[in-house]
Amino acid sequence: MNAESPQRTSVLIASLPDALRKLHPRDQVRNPVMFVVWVGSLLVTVFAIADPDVFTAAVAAWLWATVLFANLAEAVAEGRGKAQADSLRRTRNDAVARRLTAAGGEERVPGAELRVGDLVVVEAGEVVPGDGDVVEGIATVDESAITGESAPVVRESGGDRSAVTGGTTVLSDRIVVRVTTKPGETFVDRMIALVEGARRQKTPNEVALTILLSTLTIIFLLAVVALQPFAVYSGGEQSVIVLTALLVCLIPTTIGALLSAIGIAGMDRLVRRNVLATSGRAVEAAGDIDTLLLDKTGTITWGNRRATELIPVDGVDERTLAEAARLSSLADGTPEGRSVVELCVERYGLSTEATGHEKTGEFVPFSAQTRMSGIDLGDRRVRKGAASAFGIGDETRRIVAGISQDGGTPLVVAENDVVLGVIRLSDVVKPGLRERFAELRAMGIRTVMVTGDNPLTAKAIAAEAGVDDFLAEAKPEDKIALIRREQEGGRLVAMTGDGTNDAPALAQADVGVAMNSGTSAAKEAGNMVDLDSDPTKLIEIVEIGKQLLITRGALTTFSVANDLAKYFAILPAMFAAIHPQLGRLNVMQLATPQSAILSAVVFNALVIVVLIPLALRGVRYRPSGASALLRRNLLVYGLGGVVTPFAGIWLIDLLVRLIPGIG
Ligand SMILES: Nc1ncnc2c1ncn2[C@@H]1O[C@H](COP(=O)(O)OP(=O)(O)OP(=O)(O)O)[C@@H](O)[C@H]1O
Ligand SMILES: [K+]
Ligand SMILES: [Mg+2]
Repeated sequence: MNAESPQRTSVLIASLPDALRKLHPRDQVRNPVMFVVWVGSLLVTVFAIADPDVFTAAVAAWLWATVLFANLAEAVAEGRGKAQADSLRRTRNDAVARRLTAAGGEERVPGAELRVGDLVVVEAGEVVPGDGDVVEGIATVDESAITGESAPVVRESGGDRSAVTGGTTVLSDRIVVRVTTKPGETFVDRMIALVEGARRQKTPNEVALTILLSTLTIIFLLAVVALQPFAVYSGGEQSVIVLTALLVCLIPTTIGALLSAIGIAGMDRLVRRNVLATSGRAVEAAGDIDTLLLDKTGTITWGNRRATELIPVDGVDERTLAEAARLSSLADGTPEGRSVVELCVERYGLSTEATGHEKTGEFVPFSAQTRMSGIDLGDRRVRKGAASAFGIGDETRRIVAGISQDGGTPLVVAENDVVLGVIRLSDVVKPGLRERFAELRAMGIRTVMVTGDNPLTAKAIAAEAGVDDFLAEAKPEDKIALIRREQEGGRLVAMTGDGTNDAPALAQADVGVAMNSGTSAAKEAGNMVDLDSDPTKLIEIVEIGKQLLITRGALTTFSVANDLAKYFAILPAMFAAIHPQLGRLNVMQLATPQSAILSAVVFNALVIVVLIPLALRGVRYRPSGASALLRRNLLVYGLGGVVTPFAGIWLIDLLVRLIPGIG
């Protein structure tokens, strides 16, 4: 998804038609500051037509340019997403789906006719016709159309790697997928709407800033209106054109023009890093995160926990243990369950399928609450599960502790409450996490791993991954409770996870990042999806959030400082003719009141264009203390905002004074 940004000027020109379209009052009223400029432009244009002169025409033209430049900023920001949207549209396929019928047959229907709950078959070489969860089978899938990542990924039923996305291609095997979204509301559809900015709503921060800017605008409007009686009294009545121009120069047009572009560009930066955010509010919250909770299996580890060893206890025969382990897993569709059966088949030559009377058994599915699974077969109750779910003796306890300390997950196998042995489930911690978590720590973010696994395993994995803290044996409600506790302490919490059991916590967190490899439930619950399923992506998300907040703050500071400076730059020039003693304040020696006014209007418009690249790129963010950052920005953007108008208006005046009828 990493489209190189093309040449700057060509992008500006390409966005012109959109910028012109946005001159419509319907678009303008959404931005109060720019709407005032729009009304002012109209007003001055009427004067320019009724009583034409060079000055009025020039002011009218540059006021329109101001509005147009603001539109251009937004259009350029939106334009960057358009190319991505187009390439995504190409992945949206009109593939024919192979839908399973109630009668057990198969029918071919257009992908657009699929309904939520439909079961579809997808085989090697075929395109997944819609979003859903794998309910049967395991397959490798090429998701490059969505993620840009060419390495195939595994998608399988029963676990936390079950979600498939419409438009991706199955490379091997056969899966049955239960459709989870309506056509038109799929992941790709939402992505397209997102990158095009179509669904963008103002965030609470943006609304607050807009209110502040509108208030400033009203204050300046009153100030300019109040100027007239004073001017009349001193014998220098000002024209409507001059007052309008003055007003536009004083109100915060710079930030007003760039505000929406800054927000769109922030979203765009996330998309470029393969993160899809469904709410701008979450992006902002990411900039202030204090605590990051991470799920263990599938987030910190790869998530393909596999049975690698069977360890019998109390003199139980290894084969007896294998038979019980297999039996308890025959109907267990989780990846863990299937891997147990596979181990028993490979190492002990047992059979994969249930045979004979085994088929009459009653399956006990795994749940995060009971932490066990198994089968009831006649008077045999065969179970496997977390050690805490069984009464275990010393030998078992020792084995369980040994596996846990290695970072493995022990599953105790028991028949009619007699423990037969332990299964070792092994999983691998994703590489490079330690350094990345250290980076988060440097940013002041505490990382906490939450897992359903036992405390010893949790401790081992937490140490290996380098998280600050961990919570073990956590049920879904414990995860939520932990988040609530943090939030009640006034902290902003981010959560990354992949499982259905993570969904409630992902919804509760201020920033919920679901792994793309996870379940549909997790992806629906969170407000971001990481297409790369990388738990440390949060670092980049936080940086982008911070950068968004800092950019907005910096440009607001610059804009307001700029406006105040303009006040002192123009007023002396305006009144110099009437009050010669004010002429001494006209330090810049602007040619005439008219050239001063026009130069200020031109400067005011050009500043917007000059700052478009900064608004889109964002102010550089380096991890450092908040107060140091604030000081630096006040210095650069506050002081810069005060100084530049003097220099800029002076320079422009040198040119403007050459225009006959103005200088
Ligand atoms: N198929 C299964 N059959 C029996 N027990 C299982 C099965 N899968 C997991 N367990 C046990 O239940 C515990 C809790 O599982 P759960 O899925 O809630 O959490 P988890 O996946 O270990 O942790 P995380 O929340 O980090 O993904 C596991 O640690 C394991 O001991
Ligand atoms: K202004
Ligand atoms: Mg999990």
